[in-house]
Amino acid sequence: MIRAYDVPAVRAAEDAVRAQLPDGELMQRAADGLAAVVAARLSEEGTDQVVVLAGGGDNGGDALYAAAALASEAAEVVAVLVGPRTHEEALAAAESAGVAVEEWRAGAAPDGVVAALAEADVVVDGILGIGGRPGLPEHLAGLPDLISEAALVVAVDLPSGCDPAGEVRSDAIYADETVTFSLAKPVHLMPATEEAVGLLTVVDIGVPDPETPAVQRFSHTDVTGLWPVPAPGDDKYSRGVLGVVTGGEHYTGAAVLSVTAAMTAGVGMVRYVGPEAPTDLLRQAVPETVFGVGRVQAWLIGSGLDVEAASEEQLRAAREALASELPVLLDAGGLDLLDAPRPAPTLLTPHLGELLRLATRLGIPGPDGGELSQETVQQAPTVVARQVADRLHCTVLVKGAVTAVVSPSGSGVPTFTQADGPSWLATAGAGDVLGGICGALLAAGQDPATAGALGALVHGVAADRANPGGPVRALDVAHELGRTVAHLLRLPA
Ligand SMILES: NC(=O)C1=CN([C@@H]2O[C@H](COP(=O)(O)OP(=O)(O)OC[C@H]3O[C@@H](n4cnc5c(N)ncnc54)[C@H](OP(=O)(O)O)[C@@H]3O)[C@@H](O)[C@H]2O)[C@@H](O)CC1
Ligand SMILES: Nc1ncnc2c1ncn2[C@@H]1O[C@H](COP(=O)(O)OP(=O)(O)O)[C@@H](O)[C@H]1O
Repeated sequence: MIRAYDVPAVRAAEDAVRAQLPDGELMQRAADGLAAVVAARLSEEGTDQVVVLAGGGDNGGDALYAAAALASEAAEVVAVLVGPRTHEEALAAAESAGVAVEEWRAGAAPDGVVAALAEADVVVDGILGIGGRPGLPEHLAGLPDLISEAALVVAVDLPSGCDPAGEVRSDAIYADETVTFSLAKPVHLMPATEEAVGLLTVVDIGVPDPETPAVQRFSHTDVTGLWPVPAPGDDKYSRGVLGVVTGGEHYTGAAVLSVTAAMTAGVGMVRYVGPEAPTDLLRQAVPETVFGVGRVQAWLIGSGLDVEAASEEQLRAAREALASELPVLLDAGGLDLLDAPRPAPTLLTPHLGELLRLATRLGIPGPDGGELSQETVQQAPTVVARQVADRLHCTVLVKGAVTAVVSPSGSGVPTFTQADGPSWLATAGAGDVLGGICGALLAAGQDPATAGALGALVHGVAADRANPGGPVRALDVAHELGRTVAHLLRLPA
C-alpha cells in the first residue's frame, strides 16, 4: 500500500520531528538526500552540468543546500534565484561551496540563465514545494520551454506549479523524477498531477507517518489478503452471485465483455437480464451464464445499456435493484438511472464524459457558479467526483490513466488512485471489463472503494499481461483476468 498525506498532516509531522532536532537539521537531511539522488543520476549518465532553480521558501532552501553538496560532484553548478526572497543561510552555503549564482526574480530570463538552462544535464526544480499554490509564478510561465530537451528534470518534493493536494491540473514543471521526503503527498498520486511527477523517489528524513492518509494506492502485493479466495466449504452461491443488466440490441458486446470479466475474475455465478440479441450471444460466448432474474448478492447495471431503448425487463430489473438493499455498480447508461441517494453500497464508474453528463444532470455548477464545463471536469476530476459522491452518498470511480475512487466527504475513507494499466488499455469495451471485475468483488462482499481500487489494479495488470508492450483488445483483457489474479495471489506479501 502506498499512502499519501495532506499538507497540514505533513507539516504537523515535520514540526514534531523538527522540534526534537538542532536548527536546520531536517532541511539538511532533505538536501543531503536530494543531492545524493542527483549525484547518482549524474554518475549513471556521465554528465556534469547542473542548474538549480531556487524559490523563496524552504523548497528553495532544500535546493540551495543540495547545490552546495553537489558543487564537489559536478563540473558546474549554477543556482538561479527565482523567488522574491531567498533562503539566506542556504544561499551562503551554496556560494561558499563555489556554486555560481544568477538571479531571475521578474521579467524575462537573463541571457546567462537561458544559456545555463539550454546546456544543463540536470535541472533541479526547487521553486515551489508544499507551500505552493497551483500554477507557476507569472514570470516563469515560459520556463519549461527554456529547459534543454535532453536535461533530466528532478523536482524537489513536488513539481513546481502542481497543486500539492493534487485536485487541480495547472501549468507546472514536468519532472522526470521527483524526490520527496519521508512522506508521499496527494500530488504524487492524483490524476490531475501524477503525470508531472515522473519517477517518485522517497528519501527518508526520519518523519514518521501521520495517522490518517488522504490518498491510498494498492500495490500488487496487497491483492493477497483482499481478493476473495474460496475455501473448501464454499459453493457458487456463498462466493457471490452477480446480477448483470448490461448490453442491449445495439451494444450486444457489452454483455459478453462484462459477464466474461465477472466470471474470469472469479464470481460464483452470473444471472444475466437482457433482450434476445445479447442473450443469444452470451449463450455461445459464456455458456456458464444463468439467465433471468433471481437471488443475487450485488448488481452490475449499465455498460452498453441505452436507457431510452432498453427492454422493459432490463429497466424493471434495474429499478428493482436500485430500490433494494443490495450493492449496485452503475456504469455508462446505468448512470442515468440514479437521482437520489440509496441506502445500500453504490459504486458509480463514469469516464470523464459520463462524469460531466452526470454532474450536469445533478445540477452541480462549475467553479464560477455557471454551467459545469468539460474543461473543469478534465482539470479537476476528483473535485467534481466528490461533489457527485456527496450528492448521491455513493462512491465514484473516475476512469483514466490514473483512476481515482472517491468516497463522500466525511466518510473517513481516503481517496484511492490506481495507475496500473498501459495506455493501450484506452480501447473500446475496456470499461465494460472493469465493471465486470468490480461487480464480482461487490458480489463477494467487498466495500465499493476497495472493489473499485482493487478492480482497477487487476484490470490494469491484466491489460499489461495480455500483450506486454503492445495493443490489447478488451476481450483479451477479460480472458487474462484469471491468470492475472493467480499471478498476483502468488506474490509474496
Ligand atoms: N517543514 C519542514 O520541516 C521541511 C520542509 N521542507 C521543504 O520545505 C518545503 C515547503 O516550504 P515552504 O513552506 O516554505 O513553501 P514553498 O513551497 O517553498 O513556497 C514558498 C512560498 O512561495 C509562494 N508561492 C506559493 N505559490 C506560489 C505561486 N504559484 N506563485 C508564486 N509564489 C507562490 C508563497 O509565498 P506568498 O506568495 O504567499 O508570499 C509560499 O509561501 C517542502 O515542500 C520541502 O521542500 C524540507 O526541507 C523538509 C523539512
Ligand atoms: N491512457 C490510459 N492509460 C491507461 N488506462 C486507460 C487510459 N485511458 C483509459 N484507460 C482505462 O481504459 C478503460 C476505458 O473505459 P471506458 O472509457 O469506460 O471505455 P468503454 O466505454 O469503451 O468500455 C478504463 O478502465 C480506463 O481507466
